[in-house]
Amino acid sequence: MAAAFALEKQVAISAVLRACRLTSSVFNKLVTAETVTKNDKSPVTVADYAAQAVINTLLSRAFPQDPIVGEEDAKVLRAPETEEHRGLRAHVVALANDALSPPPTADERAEWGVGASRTADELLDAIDRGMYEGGSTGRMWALDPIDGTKGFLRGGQYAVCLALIVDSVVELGVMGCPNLPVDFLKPDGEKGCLFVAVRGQGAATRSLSSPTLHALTLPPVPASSYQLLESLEAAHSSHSFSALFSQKLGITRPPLRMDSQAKYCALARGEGAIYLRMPTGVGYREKIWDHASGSVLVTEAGGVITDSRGLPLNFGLGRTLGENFGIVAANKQVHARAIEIHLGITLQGIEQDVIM
Ligand SMILES: Nc1ncnc2c1ncn2[C@@H]1O[C@H](COP(=O)(O)O)[C@@H](OP(=O)(O)O)[C@H]1O
Ligand SMILES: [Mg+2]
Ligand SMILES: [Mg+2]
Ligand SMILES: [Mg+2]
Repeated sequence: MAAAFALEKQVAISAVLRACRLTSSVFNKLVTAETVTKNDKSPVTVADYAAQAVINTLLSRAFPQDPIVGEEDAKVLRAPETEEHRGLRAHVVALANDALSPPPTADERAEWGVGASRTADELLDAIDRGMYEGGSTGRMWALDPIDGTKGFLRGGQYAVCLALIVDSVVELGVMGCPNLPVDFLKPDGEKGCLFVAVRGQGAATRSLSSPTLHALTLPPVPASSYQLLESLEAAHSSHSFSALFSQKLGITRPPLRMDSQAKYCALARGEGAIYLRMPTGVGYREKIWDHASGSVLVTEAGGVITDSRGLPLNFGLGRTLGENFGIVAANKQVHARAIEIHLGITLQGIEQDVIM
């Protein structure tokens, strides 16, 4: 009997690999007109839109009943073209078709919509399949076509992130990190990694260039090598809180800052030992697509992930993690200590002062 979610895993890997090829091909050619600033002032590029179109095309073909919670929507692409973004829609369509049209590999099937081009309308509709509001019951996919768009724009880390959530539980996570070194001890060596985790079946990784997945288990990290993994963007995670937290945990090494869920991937490989993400102000709600695939990867690699108060992340409350406050991911021992430290800082009443 096939393992649970075997087909979902196969489709998700295919979709993420095709999207990774697309994003890598775009990077060197990106021009200003191809980056849009969203209402919340965050950037989105032709590559984010095209990657969402590709992945949603495969998901909609392979699993037509499944709703998708995707970060992007096609509103800007449907609006009349402005001088500022001339050619945006056409470029998204061309990129998506470049990624979809190569014939199916031995691991793919033509029914998933690979090996053929789509019309512009079909691709914009595919992007808008991601507008599902989420919820606590049934199946749904969570997609971040480029997590760490700022990292992508600066040539740093970013990740193509796809997860399957069933009844609020993340069952499958697939992440592609085209700029992550295959061997973290060789930062200038080969880059590009894939990470796959199925709940109850373990975590695995491979380079983007090789077909063989290798099991991944969070290795023990000696306390003297602890390093805090955190966002490069100070607006996304409080660097001052992390500094205080590191001091209380006795960490002397500087934080390892990188964009995107590549932090979860690094953690699962034994880099850092703790990923801490503390809100920088009141009001921001973490998005489910920013943590779904990373959370199952860390858990399946043998780690623990909760919010900063030790509560489980709740993926069943809609497009956001609702009342969850901050994120702490680490191996079991460090995690328990990290929650204690967070509580200590909170009880001293200095949490809000430091977070700002
Ligand atoms: N004020 C804020 N606090 C926390 N996360 C934020 C934020 N504003 C944006 N983000 C999220 O941070 C993600 C990047 O995380 P990181 O800092 O770890 O690279 C962004 O994903 P996208 O790049 O997909 O938009 C975005 O969803
Ligand atoms: Mg974004
Ligand atoms: Mg994101
Ligand atoms: Mg994104």
